[in-house]
Amino acid sequence: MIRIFLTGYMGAGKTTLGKAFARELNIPFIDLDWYIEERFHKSIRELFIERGEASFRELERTMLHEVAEFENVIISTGGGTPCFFDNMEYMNDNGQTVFLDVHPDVLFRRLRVATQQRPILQGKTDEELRAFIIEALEKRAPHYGKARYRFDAGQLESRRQIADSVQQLRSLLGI
Ligand SMILES: Nc1ncnc2c1ncn2[C@@H]1O[C@H](COP(=O)(O)OP(=O)(O)O)[C@@H](O)[C@H]1O
Ligand SMILES: O=C(O)C1=C[C@@H](OP(=O)(O)O)[C@@H](O)[C@H](O)C1
Ligand SMILES: [Mg+2]
Repeated sequence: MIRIFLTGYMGAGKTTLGKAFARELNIPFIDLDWYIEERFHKSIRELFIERGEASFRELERTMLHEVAEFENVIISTGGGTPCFFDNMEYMNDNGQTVFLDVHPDVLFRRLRVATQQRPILQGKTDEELRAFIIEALEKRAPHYGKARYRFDAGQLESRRQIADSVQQLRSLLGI
């Protein structure tokens, strides 16, 4: 039975790689953010605004437990998922966990064009965004570091690169 949790910072490629990986293995793909959005009929941004982050994290934890019941599935988590409660231990106990490790410069390049959808990044200047990413990665590193596997997802900028990364991920996990 395959149950893989992809973790890593915003822009690391959890959604992109998760989707392509699931297609390659011909098994369902679940993006935890999308799952939450469908379940609550609201965007992550709206949920953050309406409930505040603390309440969003409670909800995210409950939804993580719900999706972890599925079998033969690739699950992309949100960037913050591993960093709250015992979520990382929970994922390690219930599946294989991969940390998508990407250099802060690459994350900055990817995220500066996508701050609108990500409530935590909204309204930041380039310099603020760069500093924010570096600081957040330092804080989150101990959590991401608990994943069983580490994968360099720095090259996802073309379909070719995504396809190559899928093959590398496959051999890393031995599937
Ligand atoms: N269809 C695509 N073609 C090329 N590059 C893409 C495509 N989709 C995503 N990417 C790249 O992958 C990056 C990671 O995005 P995403 O998968 O949403 O990360 P995460 O889910 O970890 O926040 C994007 O910012 C972009 O650089
Ligand atoms: O890093 C974070 O705290 C968050 C990452 C987002 O997911 P992505 O990493 O898929 O963008 C989303 O869950 C929410 O905006 C919070
Ligand atoms: Mg995502």
